[in-house]
Amino acid sequence: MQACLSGFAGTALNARRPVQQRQPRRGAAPVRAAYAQIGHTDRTHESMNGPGSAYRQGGAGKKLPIAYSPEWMALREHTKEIESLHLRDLLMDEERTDALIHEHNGLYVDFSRQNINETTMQLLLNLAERAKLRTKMNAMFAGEHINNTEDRAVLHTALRAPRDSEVFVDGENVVPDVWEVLDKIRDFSERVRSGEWLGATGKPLTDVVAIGIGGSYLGPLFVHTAMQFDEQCKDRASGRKLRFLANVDPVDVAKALNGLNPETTLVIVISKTFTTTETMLNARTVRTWLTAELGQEAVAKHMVAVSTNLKLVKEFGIDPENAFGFWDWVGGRYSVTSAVGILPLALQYGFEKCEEFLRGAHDIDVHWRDAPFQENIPVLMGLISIWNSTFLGRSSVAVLPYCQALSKFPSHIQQVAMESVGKQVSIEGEPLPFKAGEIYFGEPGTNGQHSFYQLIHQGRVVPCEFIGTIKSQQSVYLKGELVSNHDELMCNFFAQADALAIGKDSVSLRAENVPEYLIPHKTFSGNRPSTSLLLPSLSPFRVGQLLALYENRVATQGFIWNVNSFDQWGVELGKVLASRVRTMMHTARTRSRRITITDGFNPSTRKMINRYLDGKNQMLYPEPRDVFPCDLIHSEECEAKW
Ligand SMILES: O=P(O)(O)OC[C@H]1O[C@H](O)[C@H](O)[C@@H](O)[C@@H]1O
Repeated sequence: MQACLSGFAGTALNARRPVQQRQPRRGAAPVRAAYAQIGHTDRTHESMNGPGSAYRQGGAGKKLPIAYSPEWMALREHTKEIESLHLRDLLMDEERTDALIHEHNGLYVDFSRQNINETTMQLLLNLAERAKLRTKMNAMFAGEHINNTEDRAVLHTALRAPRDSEVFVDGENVVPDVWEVLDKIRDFSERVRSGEWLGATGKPLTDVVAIGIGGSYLGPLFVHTAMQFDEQCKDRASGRKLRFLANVDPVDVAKALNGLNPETTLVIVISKTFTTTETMLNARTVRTWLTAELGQEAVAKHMVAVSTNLKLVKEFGIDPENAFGFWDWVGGRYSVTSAVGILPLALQYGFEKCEEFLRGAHDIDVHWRDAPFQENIPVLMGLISIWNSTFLGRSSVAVLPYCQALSKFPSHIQQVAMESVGKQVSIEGEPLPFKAGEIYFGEPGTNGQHSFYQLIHQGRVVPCEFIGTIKSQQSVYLKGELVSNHDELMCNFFAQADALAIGKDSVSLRAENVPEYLIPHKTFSGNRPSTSLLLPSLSPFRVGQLLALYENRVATQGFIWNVNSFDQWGVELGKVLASRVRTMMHTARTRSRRITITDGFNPSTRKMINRYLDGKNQMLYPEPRDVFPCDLIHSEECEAKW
């Protein structure tokens, strides 16, 4: 590892970098008048006053939203020009295409099918300048508490920093702590994989159940799914199973444990806070599954934890020696490169494969931190997303990997993006005068083509992100037989992007003798934007690159929209209300068989809960049958009684 990473020596992730040279602000002048009309002056040269303070108006310290800046106005004005151009024509310009293709260390990204031209890019770069993007990135890498509502630094990038680098949080270099945990993971995973660490009955632990939800689940699941058919990973995982348990639905427990033997199973409880209801309930259920068979002492050999809350880990009954820590400067959705992801992945594939993954993520972190914005792929992706959503009003993004191994990538990125920048106020708490965030969804191609692509071709305009690889993880021939065809898959990757961009008009349809009444139905307007990302392969290194590319792109957007991308207050209210229902439900189950809610909820909720309770009561107490807890984990005994 040391040798492999030595090339990065001295690239300390939060080393102070010179602030990038200001870009010429073409396009600002024509909008100064408009800016003056709304009563603001251009304060380009005002210095930054802490993270999030893009600039201030007057001496009173009132912050002026970026939406009132000349750069923003110039972009709004520019939408008219872009709306008059069709991608069908823009794509004929080879010089434009060349300018919109970017490469970094094997990663090839083509933005030429976006509704943009040279002016758009320049105006977006001006906006980045106005938003003090470079200053905000530097503040992040410097360990400043840019997550202001939780008073925390944001340094998931330190999780993949080389051993010999320095990253400071509150005056302390955290890289040795990061590597201490990584070394502990290496040691533990090697002991488990080699059979040195045995279960309570002396058997090797070949299977792992990782319990966690949200950021403690989606990232590890995406990376596991991406790695599992990589040839080297597949060899290293031979004879081993890795399962995930997230949902509190008893079916998910049954599915995760199905066919597993407690004697050969290691359980990892993954929770940053160690308080998440679903995770803690599932952890208790699985602990019961283990101890019912192996006795209470088995917990010491069969259960480990990943958390920032070692006190609660101990209270749960897991020896803190068997806990793998991380830090409050790692957000849940940014935690896959901490022990959250690295522990289960190292157990399944060996630690070296995880190091490759970390190196890929670090490679993009350095590119994001250092590359000039006009060549900086995460920055460009972020800027184009802002252009599409905030200026052109396209509120969704479809992530479309032409790669089955990336089937869980859209769900992971959905959390990274929507939980980060789906905000209503600025970092200072002021209402945003525009909509931030986009609706992310996606499926692997070609499956999606047979499902929702109808809408993206002829319905709403949804900017798409196509992801493909040059080399498939699976060889075409399996024991001499042709099993499938990567070329066929990738033909669709190329074709779909063009079908969206170019479309098909009535002239071509008539030339094909399409009956007149069908022409409106068969017309494709085209001019629908997409970005194409081509990776050489899907090795762990490339998976790491892809992860960091999207993480840093989302951070870029948050910095420009001036929101706090690292808190998630929007998930709290539902939890509080669920807790009220839980209390009532508990009373219903413990005190009274036929409880009916009469107050405490609105009529709609009351009626629906009562309907649920009535139905449940009939199932739970179906006189004259015995009472039995059908809500508990599925068991044969339970089924027999029913
Ligand atoms: O890791 P945990 O503390 O269990 O949190 C799990 C998840 O739950 C929360 O509700 C947040 O929305 C997620 O950002 C977080 O990743």
